[in-house]
Amino acid sequence: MASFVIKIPCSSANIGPGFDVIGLALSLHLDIHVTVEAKPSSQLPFNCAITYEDQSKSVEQISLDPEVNLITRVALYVLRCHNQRAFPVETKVHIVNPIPLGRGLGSSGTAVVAGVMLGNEVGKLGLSKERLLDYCLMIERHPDNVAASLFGGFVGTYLNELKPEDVARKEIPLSEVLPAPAGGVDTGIKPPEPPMAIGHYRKFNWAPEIKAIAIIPNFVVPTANARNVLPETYSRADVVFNLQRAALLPAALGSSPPDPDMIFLAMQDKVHQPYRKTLIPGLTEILQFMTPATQPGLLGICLSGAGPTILALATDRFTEIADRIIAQFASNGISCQWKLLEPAQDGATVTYN
Ligand SMILES: Nc1ncnc2c1ncn2[C@@H]1O[C@H](COP(=O)(O)OP(=O)(O)OP(=O)(O)O)[C@@H](O)[C@H]1O
Ligand SMILES: N[C@@H](CCO)C(=O)O
Repeated sequence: MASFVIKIPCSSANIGPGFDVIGLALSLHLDIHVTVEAKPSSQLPFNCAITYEDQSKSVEQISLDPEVNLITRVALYVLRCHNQRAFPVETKVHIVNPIPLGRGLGSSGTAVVAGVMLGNEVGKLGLSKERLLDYCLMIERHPDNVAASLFGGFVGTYLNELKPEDVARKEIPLSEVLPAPAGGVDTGIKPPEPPMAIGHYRKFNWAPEIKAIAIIPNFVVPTANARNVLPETYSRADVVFNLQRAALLPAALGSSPPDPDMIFLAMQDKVHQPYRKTLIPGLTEILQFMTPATQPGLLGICLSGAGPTILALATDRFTEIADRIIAQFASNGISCQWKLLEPAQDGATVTYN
């Protein structure tokens, strides 16, 4: 019997101006406990039994059907690209999830990374993390969350300019990469494999004094909705505004001791936050009144990923900072939980028992 644990950190994407580019892995981990029993046969659908422990206080019910559950569905995609139609007989997957769903802490990216790691491990495929990133990008098509969760730390990411035939492969609809459940029946169709080296990343330094406060409102903003409110085109002035700040951000957050004024400036954004304010009551006020001048200890503040979580970077006075932001949400009738987190430098790991 093989038994191992896959551990994947959640992530905060964008960090202000780095829309779809910059990601930060954080110290809140999804754990997948896997056992493979090497039985002669199995009655389980796709040879897999899932159990799920919700530590995230989310209301959404996570499916325990291996063909529907995002983690096992992604694992089946990776396995089928390698001519393995199902899990090895007999695979038990116990998911322990403390990451709130649909709140801007990269829960879906973390689940996708868990799926590719799971497929790679049970299928004994020996794929590198660089190749696993290609598989992730066939499913979640912006690299900031998945690269941070896979590789860990504070990362800048980019997508390759692909050859025309590879562009066509990458733009295959998600429904062909992860076909709709066939009711436990194996359709036998081999899914499209990702082009090679679609996405890349580079790790930046992170000043050890800087901690991340995540203020997590008790409502969901699905990423798809938060992307739908963004414009198709931007003014030159807004693009230049973001480029100027994104160019400063890695140096600002990597320098010790941290310079609050530089960090606050480097975390300003005109590409996604102004449009997402419509989905997040109180965001405008929070981004306006929380500054290093009005709040000692604060370095910078932004929407975490697509929201609604607020990410406040700070060196101290964590409770005070969280309380002020929670009070603003409360004035809009929204309750919150908050967590003090740190960068998770290791990324996704597998440990055999
Ligand atoms: N552990 C998990 N197991 C199965 N499905 C999951 C898991 N985590 C997330 N999901 C799926 O991902 C969806 C949330 O994805 P979504 O992209 O909307 O938000 P997010 O990833 O939490 O936030 P963001 O992308 O802004 O950081 C959930 O509604 C659920 O369907
Ligand atoms: N960069 C992505 C992250 C959310 O998944 C966005 O802001 O839409």
